[in-house]
Amino acid sequence: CEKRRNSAGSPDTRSQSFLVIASEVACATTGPGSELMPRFCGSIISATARRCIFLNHHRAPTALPVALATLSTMAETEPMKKALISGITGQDGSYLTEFLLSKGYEVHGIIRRSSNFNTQRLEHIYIDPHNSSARMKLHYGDLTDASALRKWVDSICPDEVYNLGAQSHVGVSFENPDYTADVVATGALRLLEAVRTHIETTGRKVRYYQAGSSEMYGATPPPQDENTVFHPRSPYAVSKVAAHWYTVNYREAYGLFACNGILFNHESPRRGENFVTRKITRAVGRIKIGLQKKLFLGNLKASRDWGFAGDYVEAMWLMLQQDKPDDYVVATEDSHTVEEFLEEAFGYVGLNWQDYVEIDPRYFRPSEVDNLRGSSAKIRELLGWKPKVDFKQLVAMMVESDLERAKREKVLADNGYIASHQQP
Ligand SMILES: Nc1nc2c(ncn2[C@@H]2O[C@H](COP(=O)(O)OP(=O)(O)O[C@H]3O[C@H](CO)[C@@H](O)[C@H](O)[C@@H]3O)[C@@H](O)[C@H]2O)c(=O)[nH]1
Repeated sequence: CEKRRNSAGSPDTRSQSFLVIASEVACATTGPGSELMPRFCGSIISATARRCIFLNHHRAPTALPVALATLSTMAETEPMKKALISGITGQDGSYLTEFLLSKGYEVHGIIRRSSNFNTQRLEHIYIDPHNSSARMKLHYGDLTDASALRKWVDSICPDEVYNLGAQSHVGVSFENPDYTADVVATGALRLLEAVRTHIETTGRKVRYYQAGSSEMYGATPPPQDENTVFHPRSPYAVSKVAAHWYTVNYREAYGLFACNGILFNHESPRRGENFVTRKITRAVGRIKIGLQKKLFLGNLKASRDWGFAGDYVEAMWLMLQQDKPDDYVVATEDSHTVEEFLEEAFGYVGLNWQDYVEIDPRYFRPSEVDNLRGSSAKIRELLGWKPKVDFKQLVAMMVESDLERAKREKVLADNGYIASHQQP
């Protein structure tokens, strides 16, 4: 793993200077022209390094102590970190990727094979892998496929693994319970096992983040914190509880650096369109522009602690930067009903939601989670995290983005490229 890491980044200035200094050491140690020199560097050099060696070849080997000292300092400095993300194509995966790239990471993502492209949320950061500056790399795999997970962990050699992959729709989990359990619960176990066996065979250090959910609290009344009893109310939530405890168990049994982030609802313009917030803001945009007349919803009385996904991915990363692994609730500590969300979103564009919303019992769940509001004192105090976007700002951000999108749709519809009821 370390060999691959060192030889990987030829365009990276740090790698280049590392190689320059390595060649200087080689030169000083073996003397210019010595046949030992290429062998000394042979295992780590690229064409760039050979050029460096050629240049250094002609220098007198006077700088050995300096070069050696610099080399050992560089070896002590952290190399570019690698993260592996399951669920990279989702809302959180795309924000986390942006965040980690901005921190200088190389980001690897596991994507599921699909007959349609499912990488829309990553398009703006995608760089063709043929380009050596690409730091985001995608690999086909699936949380239901243990051998693929093992293969990617073993070949990528990540420093941090973020398990964000899921069948994440609570309502759908009642209709697809086996699949949900397989991906959400056993999927987490498979990834933990892949990480554990990798650590066992290589002796490397790998940190693991498990995406937990406030759905685990289910019927337990708010405020909910790290000590609140779980009472899950759907196959999805039960599976998340299993994943939570698998993570705790791997921490206790094997000493794995594994953290659970118990995230309350977090939304954004990239939220999937069948979650209630995005379903509402999409409809607000389309109704305002004249592309839609009605919005069908289920239970409007449910209350959620809604934050901004962009804020929450920082919390995930922070958990893995600590000295000790632990579990943290991530929440705004402010909750609103679906009805209040409707009021805010329709009100933002000067419309009255009652004129457009109809109740469709199809969207009621067999057992509902009525009230979620987190207490995030632990992460605020210990890790210094706090949300930057509040409820009103979140709704405004989502409505504005969906208004723009609806305007573009209108152009397509008006020019006959799509039917007005169709969503591109
Ligand atoms: N999806 C949806 N929900 C509706 C609708 N009408 C009312 N709701 C209600 O709106 C609430 C929120 O539903 P979702 O947006 O689907 O989110 P969720 O069930 O709270 O789950 C989300 O948050 C969890 C964190 O607490 C996540 O773990 C989960 O994956 C998902 O992102 C629920 O009480 C749901 O019954 C509708 O038409 N569609």
